[in-house]
Amino acid sequence: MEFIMAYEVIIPAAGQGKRMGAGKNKLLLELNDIPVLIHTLRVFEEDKQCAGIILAIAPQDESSFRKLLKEYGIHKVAAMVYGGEERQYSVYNGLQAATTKGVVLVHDGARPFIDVHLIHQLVVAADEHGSAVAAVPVKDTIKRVQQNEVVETVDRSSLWAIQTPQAFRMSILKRAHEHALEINFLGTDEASLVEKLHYPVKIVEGSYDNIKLTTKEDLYFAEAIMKKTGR
Ligand SMILES: Nc1ccn([C@@H]2O[C@H](COP(=O)(O)OP(=O)(O)OP(=O)(O)O)[C@@H](O)[C@H]2O)c(=O)n1
Ligand SMILES: C[C@](O)(CO)[C@H](O)COP(=O)(O)O
Repeated sequence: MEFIMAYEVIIPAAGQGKRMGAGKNKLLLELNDIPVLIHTLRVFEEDKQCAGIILAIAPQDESSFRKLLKEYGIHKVAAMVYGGEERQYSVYNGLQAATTKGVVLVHDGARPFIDVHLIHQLVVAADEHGSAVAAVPVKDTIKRVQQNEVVETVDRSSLWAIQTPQAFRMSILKRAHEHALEINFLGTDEASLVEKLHYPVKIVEGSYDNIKLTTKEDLYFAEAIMKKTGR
C-alpha cells in the first residue's frame, strides 16, 4: 500500500513580470498553446498527495485566472488570495488560507517544469527535518562585484542555485513569516526566513529543467524543455 503524505501548496502568481516585459502577467503566456499557470497547476492537480492549492493572484488577473481554472479543470484550488507588493507578502497572504497542520509547499507559478517525484521527496524531507528546498549545483563561476570590479571569487564547491518547491512543516513556515515581519526582513525565498530562526534547511537536488520563467530568453529554454519532456 503506497504511503500517501498529503500536503498543501501555495502558488505565488501575483507578480507583474517586469523582467519578462510581456505587458501582462507572464503566467498568462502560453507554451504549446497552454498558459504557463496551467502547466504549473496541472502537476499539483494530478498529484494524489496534493490536498489543496492556494493561489496568490493580482486582483486584475482574477477573472482571467478563474476562467482558466474552469477551462482546464483545475478543481484543487481551495483558496485564491490577493498577492502583496513583494513575493514574500503574497506567500504570507496565502499562508493565512492554508489549513494543513502538516507539510506545506511554496512553488513559484513561474516554474512550470516541476517534477512530481521531486515534490514527494521534498514533502518527506520537510516532514522529517522541518524544511527542505529544491536546488541544483551552480555551474558558473560566481564573483562578487562592486563598482563594476571583481572583489571576490566565491568558492563554487559549496554553492547551489536554490529553486522552488520549498517544503516546510506548517508550524515552521508560519513562525518564519511572522518573525520576518517582526524584524522587517524581506527575503527572496521562504528558506531565508527559516534560516533567520536558525532552523535547518535541507537541500534536495532537483533538475536544471526546473527553470523560473523570468526573462524572454527563458522562453526559448522553455520550448526546448517542452520538447524534451513531451509536455
Ligand atoms: N509580489 C509578487 C511577486 C512575484 N510573485 C510570484 O512569485 C513568482 C516568482 O517571482 P518572479 O519570477 O520575480 O515574478 P515577477 O515578480 O512577476 O517578475 P518581475 O520581478 O520580473 O516583475 C512568480 O510566479 C510571481 O508571479 C507574487 O506572487 N507576488
Ligand atoms: C524563490 C526563488 O524562485 C528561489 O530561487 C527566487 O528567489 C524567486 O526570485 P524572484 O525574483 O522573486 O523571482
